[in-house]
Amino acid sequence: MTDTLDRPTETHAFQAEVSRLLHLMVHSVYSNRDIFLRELISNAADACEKLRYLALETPALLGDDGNLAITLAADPAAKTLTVADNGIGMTRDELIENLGTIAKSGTKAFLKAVGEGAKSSNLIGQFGVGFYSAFMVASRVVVTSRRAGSDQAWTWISDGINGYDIRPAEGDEAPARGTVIRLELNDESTTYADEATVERIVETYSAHVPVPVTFVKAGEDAKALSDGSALWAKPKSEITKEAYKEFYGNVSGQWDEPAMTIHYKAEGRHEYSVLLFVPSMKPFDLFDPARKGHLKLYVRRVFIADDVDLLPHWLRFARGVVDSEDLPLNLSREMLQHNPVLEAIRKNVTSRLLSELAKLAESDAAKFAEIWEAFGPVLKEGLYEDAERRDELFKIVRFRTTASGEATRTLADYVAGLKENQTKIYYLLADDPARAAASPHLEGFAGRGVEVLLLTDPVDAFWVRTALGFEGKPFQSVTQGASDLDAIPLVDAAEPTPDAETATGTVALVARLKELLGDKVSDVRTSNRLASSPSCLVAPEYGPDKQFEKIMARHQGAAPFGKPVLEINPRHPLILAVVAKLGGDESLVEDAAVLLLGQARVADGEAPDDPADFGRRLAHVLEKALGA
Ligand SMILES: Nc1ncnc2c1ncn2[C@@H]1O[C@H](COP(=O)(O)OP(=O)(O)OP(=O)(O)O)[C@@H](O)[C@H]1O
Repeated sequence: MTDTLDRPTETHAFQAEVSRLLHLMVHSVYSNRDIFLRELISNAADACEKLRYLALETPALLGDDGNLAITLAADPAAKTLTVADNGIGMTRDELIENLGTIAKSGTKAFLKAVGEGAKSSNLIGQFGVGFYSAFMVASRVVVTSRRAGSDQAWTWISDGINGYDIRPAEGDEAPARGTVIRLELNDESTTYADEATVERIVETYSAHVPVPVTFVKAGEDAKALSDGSALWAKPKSEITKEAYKEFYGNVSGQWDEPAMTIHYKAEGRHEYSVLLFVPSMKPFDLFDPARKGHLKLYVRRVFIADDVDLLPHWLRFARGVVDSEDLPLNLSREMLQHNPVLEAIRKNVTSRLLSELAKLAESDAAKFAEIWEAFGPVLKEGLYEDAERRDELFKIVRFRTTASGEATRTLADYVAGLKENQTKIYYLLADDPARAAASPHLEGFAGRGVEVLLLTDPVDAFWVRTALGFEGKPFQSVTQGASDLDAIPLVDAAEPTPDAETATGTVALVARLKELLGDKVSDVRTSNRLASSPSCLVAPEYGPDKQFEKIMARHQGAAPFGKPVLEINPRHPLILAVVAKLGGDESLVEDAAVLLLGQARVADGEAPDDPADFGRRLAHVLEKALGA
């Protein structure tokens, strides 16, 4: 073989992120190094599928070699392992772009997670980290590639430390088409030149890639390791759990245990196979603004695209394959976008996934809870975006509520527990469950045993405004509008009705507070929403919930819709004490007005309007109280 080092060479440095990744790879001594092979085989299979797709339009790209295949060759004496494919190959620029930089969002997220202290060994096991994992086992990697249809092949060489060299490849060295990756194994990794090791790894991780894999040992005949047949086309009875898991790993680049596997063949107007997985672990790009799905579209076993929306955005966590028997192979981009067959498939797959989720919720609550924990906030986007699916989604959505403890409840559970005269489904929007549970707005509801949904995902503020209700019961924010709790009886004792004198005093206090607070509030009123707190703020009847306003202000800088309403608790000793000061120590009443408003804001997690004034008045009141 020609020594590639004799050729004119150009040396390039790695992008800084690549150097970091490589360093991590090489030093993550606990990680499972076997996975490098699954990554290289996965890339080789992708390259073959890409070529198969492009050749639909340009058959000449295949030339006289239409049998796409992956060949592994091991040479224990030379301590090398080679992964070759006759797929699409790479041009010189592509070699530089693909093997010298990191474009993948997953890898960036991986680096970020490692930077934030996650154990790299675990992460490498869970994610596809790609080509660079070759440097875990190789002291030098030589990639020689010829792009299909190109008359020039190129060689890329690197030790994974000092950047890489790139030069033209010639003669025997250059493949007729595709990519040959030769790993010069490091001293700790010579086992990867053993047939048994390679066979075991392929069996574990790559037995169902959709391109055949063969193994060649120096001087021996080739041996088939896998036939490249499509797993999804096989009958379910022939597929083991392990095979599904391995296929899931390859199709998703994630190596967690799938939480749910759905495999079926649709027959009728349209014929297609579906093999879907719901991961158990959140993919890193779950909240990527593009909200892209990740199902792969095949037509009669030929890979067509992985960016077709085969599911709505709010089911983007699902991974897998849809293989149509009816679509033409030469689908243009436009046809992919507005295709009635795809539209019908999308509808069907969406319904199937939702019904399987509902079934799982019935049959295995713990497993469903795992899925809900990971993807609940994404599923809830559907409540907002897909009114047609809302009722189906209402059957599976789960909520933390004031009655749920650490578990979750369904809307059906909620409605089954409605109290006498309760006509609404009450909810509280908040940033986090602990803060939600401590909100003073809940006191009056707790006193009546009325359950309140604690909605703490940002998307909640959106869907709950547009959803009309569940089983005829409208949704009602506990921080908005006048509370209508009067009709619902208290759990313990009847609330003492204030005597006439106190009632008159309260009316006078409300009037005085309105005067003192002026345009800081839109109204002041008494409330039965409160029990142990003296005051709280609520949003006016019409207009957005306060939490919704907060979210809009955070994300879009939107100005508040209107001033809040200050509600006071007419039974609270503090309020009664302030009533007693009316017409007496006016400075204390003024302090009380500012403090009641300020503490209501603090309870909502906000600062008082004028923190300095609030602080001064608080000090003043404390001095008096403590007799300073
Ligand atoms: N055998 C190959 N043939 C053609 N191109 C390849 C081959 N191996 C790698 N590449 C190119 O290099 C790029 C980077 O590969 P890498 O394995 O790092 O990430 P990836 O394959 O894009 O991501 P993932 O592993 O998550 O699928 C690939 O996207 C592909 O364009």
